[in-house]
Amino acid sequence: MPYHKCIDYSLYLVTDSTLVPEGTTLLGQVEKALQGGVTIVQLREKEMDTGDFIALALQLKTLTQQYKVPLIINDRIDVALAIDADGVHIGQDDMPLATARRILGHGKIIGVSVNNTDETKAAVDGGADYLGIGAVWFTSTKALKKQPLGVEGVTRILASMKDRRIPSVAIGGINLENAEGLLMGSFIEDDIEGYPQRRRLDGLAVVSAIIASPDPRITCDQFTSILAATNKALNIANRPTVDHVLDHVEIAVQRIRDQTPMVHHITNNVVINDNANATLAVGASPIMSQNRVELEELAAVNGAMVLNMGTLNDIDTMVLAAQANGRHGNPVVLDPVGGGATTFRKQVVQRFLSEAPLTIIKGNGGEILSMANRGGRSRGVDSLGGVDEENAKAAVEALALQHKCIVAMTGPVDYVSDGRRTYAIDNGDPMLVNITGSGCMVTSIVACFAAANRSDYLLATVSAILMVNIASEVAMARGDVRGPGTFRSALIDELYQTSLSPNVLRDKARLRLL
Ligand SMILES: Nc1ncnc2c1ncn2[C@@H]1O[C@H](COP(=O)(O)OP(=O)(O)OP(=O)(O)O)[C@@H](O)[C@H]1O
Ligand SMILES: Cc1ncsc1CCO
Repeated sequence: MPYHKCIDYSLYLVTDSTLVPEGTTLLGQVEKALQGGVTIVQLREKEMDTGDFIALALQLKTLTQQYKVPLIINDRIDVALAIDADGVHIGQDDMPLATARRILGHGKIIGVSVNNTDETKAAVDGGADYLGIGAVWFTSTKALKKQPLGVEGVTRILASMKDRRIPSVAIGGINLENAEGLLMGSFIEDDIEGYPQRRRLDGLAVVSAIIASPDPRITCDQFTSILAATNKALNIANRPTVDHVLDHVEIAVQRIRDQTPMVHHITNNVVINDNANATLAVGASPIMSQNRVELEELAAVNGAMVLNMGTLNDIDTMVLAAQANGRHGNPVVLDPVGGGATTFRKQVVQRFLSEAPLTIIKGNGGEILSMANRGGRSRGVDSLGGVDEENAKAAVEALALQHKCIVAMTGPVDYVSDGRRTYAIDNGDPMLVNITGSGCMVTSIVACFAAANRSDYLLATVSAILMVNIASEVAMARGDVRGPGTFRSALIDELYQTSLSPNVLRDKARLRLL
C-alpha cells in the first residue's frame, strides 16, 4: 500500500544519543543535520524509559516540523501514537506489520527492516510503505545477528522487487567514503509499466556518520552532493525542473493509452456521465459503481479510485472502497467538493482524511484553503473570492506534508505540491467555469494519469491538469464553440485528440516551479 509516494527518503537520519560528541546534544546535532538537508528523521533509542522517550520525541517533533521533515519512531508504536509521529519503523523481531497497520491506520508511514528476499516479499505484500535494507556493512551502532549484505546483497534485494517496487533505503555502516560506491553499485535497470527506467536506492539511512560528526551540517551537505552526483551519473532526474516535466507529459499520456487502466468512480450524480466520457477520452476505462458488494473485486483489477463528495450518499461505502484500493496499491484521489461549505461536509472530509488511504487530494480554492485552515470561502460547490499565490502555496504544501499525499488546488491558476515541490499552472480557459463539474473532470483525469504513472504521482497530477487546461484552450480556439454547451462537447473532443508532444507543450504550457 505504498501510497505515501511523496516522502523524500534520500537522506534518512537515524538517531543514537549514545554517539553524540561531547559538548553537544542529540537535538543540537539533529538540528544541524536538518540545516544540512536531512529529508527524514527516525528516533531510535533502545535504552530509554517511556516517559523520557516521549519527552524527547515531542522535542524532536517540534524541530522536524520546523524543517517540514517527517519524524519516524523506531519500534515503539505507543510512542508514535502518543506524539502523533508520521510513522514507525519496525524490525523483523518487532510487532508484526499487519498488527502495526491495524493500530496505526492508513495515515501513517510504516517502514520495515529487511535482510533477504523472503523478508522483502513479505514486507511488500504486507503493505509496508518503505524498506530499510540492511545491514549493508558491519557497524558499531548495532550488534549484527546476520551477515552484512554488501553492495551485492542490496542489489539482489532491489532486483527482487522488480514487479512491485516500494521505496527503499539502505542502512548499516554508511558513511561519506562508501556512499557513492553503494549508490553506483546497486542501481538496477528496471522496466516500469513497459518503459525502461534506471532506478537506484531511494535513500541512504545514516547513523553515526551524521550523529557523531563534529559538524553534521557540513556532513549532510556532502551526502546531499553525493546523492545528486550519483543521480546525474546514472541519468536520473534530481529535482524535476519544468523542462523535465514537459519532457515526460507525452509519455504519461501515452501510458494511459497503452494500459487502458480501469478507474472506479464513486462520484456525484451531476457529473457522472461527463466524468465517464472524459475518462474514456484520455484512454482509460471508467466504471461508475456505488455498490459495496463488488468494490473488493473491482479494486483487484482497478488502476485508480475516485472519491468525489459532490452529492454525498453512502459514505461508509466510499471509505471501504478507498481502503480496498489502498490494499491493492491503487492510487485513491479525493475531490472534496463543497468541502468547506457545510458542517456536514467538513466532517466528511475529516473522516476521509483519517480513514481513507488518500494518494491525491484535488479541490478548488475554497475547498483546499478551508481544509488547510487558511480562509477559503465557498457557496455550495463554488469557490468564492481570489487566492493569493503565497497563501495557495502555503496551503497545498502544508496539506501535502500533513497528509503525506499530493495536493492540487484548481482555479484561475492551479497549484500542485508534494509538500516540497510546488508547481503553478497558468493555463486554462475561463469558459471552464461555465460548465458544471469541470473540476470534477480534472479529478477524473488526474486519477487516469495516476493509474498509469504510479512511479511519480506529482508528475501525474501536473500532467493531468496541463492536459485539461491546454485542451480547454484548444477547444475555445475552434470556430465552432459558441458557449458552454458547444464548449463542453469540444472539450471532450480535444481531450480525445490532444497530442501533448513536447513541441505542443513547449509552445502552450505555462508551468512554473515555485
Ligand atoms: N478563471 C479561470 N481561468 C482559467 N481556467 C480556470 C479558471 N477557473 C478555473 N479554471 C480551470 O477550470 C478547471 C476547474 O477548476 P475549478 O477550480 O473551477 O474546479 P471546481 O470548482 O472544483 O469545479 P466543479 O465543482 O464545477 O467541478 C481547472 O482546470 C482550472 O484550471
Ligand atoms: C452542481 C453540483 N452539486 C453537487 S455536485 C455538483 C457538480 C459540481 O461539482
